[in-house]
Amino acid sequence: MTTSNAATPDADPAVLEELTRLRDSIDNIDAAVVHMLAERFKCTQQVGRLKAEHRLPPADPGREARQIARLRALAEDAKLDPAFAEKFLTFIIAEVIRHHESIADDTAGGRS
Ligand SMILES: O=C(O)C(=O)C[C@]1(C(=O)O)C=C[C@@H](O)C=C1
Repeated sequence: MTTSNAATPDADPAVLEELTRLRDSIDNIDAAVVHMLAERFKCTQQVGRLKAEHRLPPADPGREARQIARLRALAEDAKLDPAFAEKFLTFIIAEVIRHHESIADDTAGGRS
């Protein structure tokens, strides 16, 4: 699929071509991010079930601290704002913990 330039009809055609090329790359990257996040959530759902079955707490703050330190270092190497990388990971982990809690509730409900 090629991105349209409906909002910029009067721009130089060469500029529009460059904009389209960049937007096509952005669309590919966004698709990759969605697929990678879907794979990550498949893993964390398994972790959530394992934790619930063995009555382990949904959150592990020590693990999170290590992940954040690692991601911040990777971001710096990649010239990405480390504060943004931390915010992004924290946002994802908060959602994972919500899923873990819900799995734990469902699992506890099924126990005699
Ligand atoms: O590694 C775990 O224990 C997880 O539950 C996964 C995960 C994560 O999404 O990376 C989520 C919650 C924990 O606090 C730490 C990490």
